[in-house]
Order: sequence, then structure tokens, then C-alpha cells
Amino acid sequence: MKIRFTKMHGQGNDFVVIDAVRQSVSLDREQVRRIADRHFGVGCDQLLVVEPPTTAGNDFRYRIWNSDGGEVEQCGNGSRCFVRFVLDQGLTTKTEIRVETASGVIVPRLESTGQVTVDMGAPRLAPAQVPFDAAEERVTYPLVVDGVTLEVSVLSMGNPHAVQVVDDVDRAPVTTQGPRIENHPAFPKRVNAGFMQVVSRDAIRLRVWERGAGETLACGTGACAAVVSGIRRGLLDSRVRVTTRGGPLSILWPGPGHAVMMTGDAVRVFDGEIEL
Ligand SMILES: N[C@H](CCC[C@H](N)C(=O)O)C(=O)O
Repeated sequence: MKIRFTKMHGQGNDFVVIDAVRQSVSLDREQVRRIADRHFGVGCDQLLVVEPPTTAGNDFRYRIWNSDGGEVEQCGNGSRCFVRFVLDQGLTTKTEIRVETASGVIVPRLESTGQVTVDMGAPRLAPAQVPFDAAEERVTYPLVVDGVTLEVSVLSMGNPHAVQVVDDVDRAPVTTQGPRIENHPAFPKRVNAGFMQVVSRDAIRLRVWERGAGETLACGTGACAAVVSGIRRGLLDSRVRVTTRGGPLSILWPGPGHAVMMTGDAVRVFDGEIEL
């Protein structure tokens, strides 16, 4: 099976994007892992597949797989690349599109600046919506990891996030503690682990150990989750510049019941074809 793809990234979080509107694509877990493999395949953090919508009124459906082969509910940086992709490929002429994902409809919009703003929907704060094993909803929760009690915010942006505040992200134990949090038994579907350094009330630095992908250079839903948790902790105002290792993201959250708005780049790197 030959598959045409486009390699893209959003702040260094990189993707293989496949048009399944005009080509027939059916991938199993091993084929996804092969495409994502940085030695035996193309290499990416996530694989994104563009499909026709399943519901009238929506423009596309968008499916997301982590490099470990697991299909997931949402990808913030990927949603920005999605807009750039469908416009570049001539799949639409709309600059604001309604996209079905496994966790609901999101609305990315191409700005005149070339950046993309995405309405990521409202954060889900109830533990059962994450899912997370906790008796009640709290701003932060104690989480014991290797005998150390962490104070984490836990929420869903369609996908699960556990965010802690650290003094210096460059010295945070992202690659050692991250996988321990990702696989903690309190998260039945595992979790993305965020490490947030508060620089000021409108600026943070962020590193994320992603579920199913490891540390990425940026995580869009992770940036949304970090800002929501910082606002709920009383540490941040509603508009925050998030500095990731791959570049900046702008996040706006007016507060409970409102959607989180994310703005950032979407870059096409090259087109290719892979034989599976
Ligand atoms: N690893 C995530 C999916 C990709 C999210 C990230 N790349 C983003 O930009 O939001 C998860 O398993 O929920």
C-alpha cells in the first residue's frame, strides 16, 4: 500500500498528516508505529488522518495516533497543522473549519498572520471526565510518585493532563518522573504530564512528557491545561504566553464555562510517499 503524506510541525511537535478523503487509508497499530518510527519510518510524535465528516454541518473528521500506535482524543498542535494541510491540499477554501475529533468538535481558524487560532472547547474539570481516580473535584490533588507526594492539577482538554508547578523547567525531572506520572494507576487511560514554571502572571515556561510519545518540543493541549491550572491556582491572568522548547504559544481562557483559545504556528516541512 503506497500512502502519500505531508510532514508538518507545530512549535516542533511533529506530525505525519495523511489525506484519507482522496486516498483509501486503513492502518493497524503496527503500521502507525512503523510510520512514526524515526529510524524505520518517516518519524513523528503523532500521526494525523483527515477524513470526511460523519455529521452534516461539520467539514472534516480528524483522527490522531501517538507514536506508540494508540489512538487518542485530541491534539492541539495537530489541529493547527490540520488547517494548513486541508487548505494547502485544496480540500477546502474555508479558513475557519468545524472538525470532528474523538472528544468533540473543535474550530480552528487561519489568521491573516498565517498563524492558526483554535477554539479547543471548555476544559473538563470533573475527575470522571479525565478520567482520574479521585473522590471529588479539587484545584489540585496529592499524587504519590516514587514515595514523593506531588501537588498536581488534573483536567481534560479532551485528553487527560496532570500539571505540576516547578521552579525551573530546565531542571525538572521530566524524563524520569514524566513516565511514572503517565503510567500512574490513578489514571485509567494514562495521562500527559506537564511541568510548568510560572514566570509572571502572563507568562509560563512549559515542558510536557506526553502520553504515548514521550517528551515533545511542544504540546498544545498541554499548554491549554497548564494555563487553566495556573489560572485556577490564582497564579495566572486569562491571556498567557507559553514558552515551550519548540517555540511560543498564546493561550486565552476567560474562565469556567468558556472555551480555551490557542494560537500558534503550523508549518509544512515536506511531502512524501511511504510504502507499507
Ligand atoms: N500525547 C497526547 C496526544 C497529542 C497531544 C499534543 N501533541 C498536543 O499538541 O496537544 C495524548 O496522548 O493525549
